[in-house]
Amino acid sequence: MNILERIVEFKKEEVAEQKKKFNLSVLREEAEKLKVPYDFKSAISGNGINIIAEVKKASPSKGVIREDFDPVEIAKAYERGGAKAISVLTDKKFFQGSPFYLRQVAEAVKLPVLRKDFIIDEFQIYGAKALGASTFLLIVSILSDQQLKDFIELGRELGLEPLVETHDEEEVERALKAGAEIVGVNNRDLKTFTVSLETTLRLLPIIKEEGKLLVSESGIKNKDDILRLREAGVDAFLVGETLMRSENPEEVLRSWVS
Ligand SMILES: O=C(O)c1ccccc1NCC(=O)[C@H](O)[C@H](O)COP(=O)(O)O
Repeated sequence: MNILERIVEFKKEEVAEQKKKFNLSVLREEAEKLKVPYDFKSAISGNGINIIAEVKKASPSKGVIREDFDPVEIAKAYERGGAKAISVLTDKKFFQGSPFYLRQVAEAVKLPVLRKDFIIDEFQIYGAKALGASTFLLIVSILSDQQLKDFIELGRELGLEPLVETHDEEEVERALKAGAEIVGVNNRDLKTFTVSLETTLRLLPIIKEEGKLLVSESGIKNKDDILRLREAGVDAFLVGETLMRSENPEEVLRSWVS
């Protein structure tokens, strides 16, 4: 089993356990009542350098990335530095994240917050809204065509436009067919951990031809990477590790967006 398959297997058990603890109808009612905090799509549509900065304590490929970890302080530094949105890992087992970090961050910043998790059930989408998220991630490779379509539609009914993540031509076609408006290209192969920014550049024409927003995800190290991708037509950049390892993420972000 590769890492992605292991994560999904564990996620199925985790969601089944959560469903025993929390009533889906109550969660749905709560989620439907809440106002969407911020519009993610417009936040990342501007002409400048649109960074989605990620709060990421650890990862399966790198282990612990940052020991002194305060999600709220990190998110506030990102906001001061000029991030347009914040991504918060809510997976506990593989990323040392938490749904509580999402709630805390959403209360602390005036930016859209993305729920970064391995979403396989509508329960997690209602949960995202109830926790204060303005959007959530859908990973094409772990969902069927029907799930993809249903989850995008459910997000829209709740006022959340999802970021739909792809890694190759076939996944881009599936994302577009399912109706995705914001297409992410993950430069990291989640089965092997190989990272290449060329993945974004290769898939870009298919996504831009359809007039969709394109987010380049993973492996972005510096301003040169960003400018190269921006010049090619990328709309926004999802950056985790580089910012989490930085002593001063606020300054790094400021230098990127200026
Ligand atoms: O980051 C990993 O090791 C990883 C492993 C398995 C599944 C997903 C994984 N990462 C999720 C992400 O897509 C990244 O957190 C995100 O794009 C930021 O990437 P980076 O800037 O390289 O930290």
